[in-house]
Amino acid sequence: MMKRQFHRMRQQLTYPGLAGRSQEATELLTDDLLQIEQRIEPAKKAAHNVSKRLQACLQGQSGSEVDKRVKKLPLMALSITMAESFKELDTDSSMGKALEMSCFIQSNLAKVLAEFEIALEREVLQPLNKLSEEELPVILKRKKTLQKLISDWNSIKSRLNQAVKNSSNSAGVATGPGASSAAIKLENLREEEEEVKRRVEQCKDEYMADLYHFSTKEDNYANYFIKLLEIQAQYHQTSLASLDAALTELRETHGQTEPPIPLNTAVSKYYGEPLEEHLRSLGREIALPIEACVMMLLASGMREEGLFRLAAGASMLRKLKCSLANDSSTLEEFYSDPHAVAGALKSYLRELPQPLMTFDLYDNWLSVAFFKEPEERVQSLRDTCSQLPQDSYNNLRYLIKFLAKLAEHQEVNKMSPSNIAIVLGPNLLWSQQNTGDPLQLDLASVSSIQVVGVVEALIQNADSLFPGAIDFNVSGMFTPPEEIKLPEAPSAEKPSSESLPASSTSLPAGEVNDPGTTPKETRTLPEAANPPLAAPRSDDPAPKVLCTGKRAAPTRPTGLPPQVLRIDWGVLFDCDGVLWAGERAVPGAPELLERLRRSGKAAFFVSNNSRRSVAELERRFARLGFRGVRAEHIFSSALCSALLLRQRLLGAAAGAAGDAGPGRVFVLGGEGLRGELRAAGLRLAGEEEEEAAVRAVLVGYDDQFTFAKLAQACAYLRDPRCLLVATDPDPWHPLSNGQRTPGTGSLTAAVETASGRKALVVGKPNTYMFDCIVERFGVDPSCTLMVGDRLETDILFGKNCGLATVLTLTGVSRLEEAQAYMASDSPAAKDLVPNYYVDSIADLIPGLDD
Ligand code: PXP
Repeated sequence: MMKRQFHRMRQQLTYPGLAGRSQEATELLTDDLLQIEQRIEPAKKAAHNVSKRLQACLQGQSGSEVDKRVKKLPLMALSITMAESFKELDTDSSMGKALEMSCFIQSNLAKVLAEFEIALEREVLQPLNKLSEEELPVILKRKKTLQKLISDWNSIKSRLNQAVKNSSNSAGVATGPGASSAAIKLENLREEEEEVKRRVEQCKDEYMADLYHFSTKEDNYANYFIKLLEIQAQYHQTSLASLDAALTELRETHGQTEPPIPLNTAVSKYYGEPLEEHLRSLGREIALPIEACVMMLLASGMREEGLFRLAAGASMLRKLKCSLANDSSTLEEFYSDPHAVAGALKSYLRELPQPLMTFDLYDNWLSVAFFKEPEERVQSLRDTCSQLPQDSYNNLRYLIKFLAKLAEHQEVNKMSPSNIAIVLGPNLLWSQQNTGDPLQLDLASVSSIQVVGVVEALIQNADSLFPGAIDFNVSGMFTPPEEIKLPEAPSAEKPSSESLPASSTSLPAGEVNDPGTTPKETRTLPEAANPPLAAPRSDDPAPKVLCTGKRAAPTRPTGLPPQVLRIDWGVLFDCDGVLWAGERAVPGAPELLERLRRSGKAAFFVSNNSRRSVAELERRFARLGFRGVRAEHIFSSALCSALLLRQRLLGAAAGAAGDAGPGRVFVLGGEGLRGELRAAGLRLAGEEEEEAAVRAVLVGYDDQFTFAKLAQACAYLRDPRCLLVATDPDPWHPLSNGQRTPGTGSLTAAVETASGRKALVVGKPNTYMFDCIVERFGVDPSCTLMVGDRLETDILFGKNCGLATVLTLTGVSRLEEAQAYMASDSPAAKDLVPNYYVDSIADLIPGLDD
């Protein structure tokens, strides 16, 4: 339609028939284009004004990176002040604990806010600016040029008219040179008029094209404002999710009633003692609580989420502090409570009469913040380190090297250098004069931000500031007990090429244990309150006999003993989060499948994902590097739903009492699911001319779910003979950016609520998929392993099918969730506890070695 107008107008201009009279630019435009023209100026104004106002809403420094931005946000200052404040409270104070948690959350919220503002800038502000400052001004400028050209044209036309009139008046009268010069002048004027007219035409074309483009892009421009709302909604959702999680955690720990601390419990004598005195009296180089806690954390805490952030139980903490002072051989029980250990270390640092980084050097440390260039900052840190008293230097070096190591696991423990610095910084450096004067407190909180920056920089530059390897096992007093198999051996790091500083002690040959090569096949479980429960499968005396019936209920997850895979005949794998994450295979997963195949073991794949047909899944396996995976071993919820519906609608018993009988299926789902149903011989609603009655509503993953579809499904379900089936119960799925996207379970809930019916759920944790596998392959549950990443679906499915279960930590569920189920009194919760867990399924490979 716009195009037609455009051509009409071109014609109008090319053959205007208006040569004799003067014109306005507006006369050359159709009504529609005039209407569009009138929108340009207000659109420019709107884009300009809104972007200015929006800019004013931003709290962060425009244009900078997330980290830089976060630091400048008021929320971050709040977080730091909270950190500074809880440091003043003693470790048993519940106010202190709540402040500590809040401090961390505020910094999280600051990060979410910074990311939100960056997204706003990129997706709304920049496009709006471009619109108001570049795109629309070009159109307005063209309009002006056109107006100017038209006015030139009008004036030349009137000069031409005059000249024509003069020449016709004098026609036949004048002869000779005067007459010919008038004729030449007239000719020149005609040419000039032609030329201006040509330019008007050209400019007009361009202007109309501008208007035309504007009108076609107006929807895009409108989208900037919609995008703004979407980004805002996402920001609030993310912030709310982070707050909800924190509040749940906080309420749990806050509400926990600690057993009363006996009044006569001795307080650790090393706490609160000056560092030098403590070292001298014990003849130590590294403070006993520091070495003990670091050794324990290296043994069992490096992968603990929120280490140093989450508060420890007060009584456990108190007990540990006393044990540290009295008898280090009684520390065994604390290996399973890394938060208590981290708390004891923090508390030691906090209770030192002067900070480890010393009062004297307070200003020197803070001056680091003034250097903008990274090298200058590192040099300033190095200079300040070199001025530390030897004892402080040794202990700070030891601690920072450990914290840098902890940050290496930030993907798992979520403690980046910045997060560690927020929670530990105020325990490492504070100013001497803190009188409680409000002005001073304000200054203190500003400098606390700088303290966090300094500690973060120390951790980030640990290798360059403290070159060389370090032996954390300085005194040999805190080697972990035999039963605690170390995922991270607390001994020497790999020696670097640089020489060791004088203060470090090297291990005797043979004791050097490189954590990077330590096998991770056995894992200890940090379980605070639970006594060891039933023995893991590795203790079963005669493994082969296991293949005869159901297994004992899993009662605690443990690391996977290698022999498990040797005795099992086959493995069922969940797919997303286990074999792959997004478009990437989990490292080692293709190799594991290859090794299973070579060992003659069966592998089946059970996925709740109903988006893809089995054929598509087979191609996906190949694309992600899994060789030799065949379609018949893949049991997706799409395939199994098709099998179930075929049985119900087309099977021999179809139409028998209670069953739906032949008819069509109304599908909420995509092409992958629909294809699977068609392949099973089912007829789908809306796909045929002659429509049979709808006998089943199938709810799958439908990213085009609408109110209309919901209403339609309910209309079919009014007929009690119409089945309601759901492919899977998954409530949501994690996205790579940390967000969640709704799963089929959420859509099913809507249909169930609206129709008042209850769906028959095909996917995990229900056993139907396993029944399909058993029917085709005759699998014996007692010698089959189920590996999954989601406790509520995969692990419960394994349990329901009588399989041993392995939780892998590359997907949805975390170990703490398994622990929480384990600690619960509810028998139903116990079914969600896996028998074993592994960091990744690559850890299953060693079990197949021979
Ligand atoms: N359903 C959908 C739509 C999914 O995207 C996913 C995986 O993210 C799942 C279900 C769960 O699949 P699986 O059982 O393989 O983990």
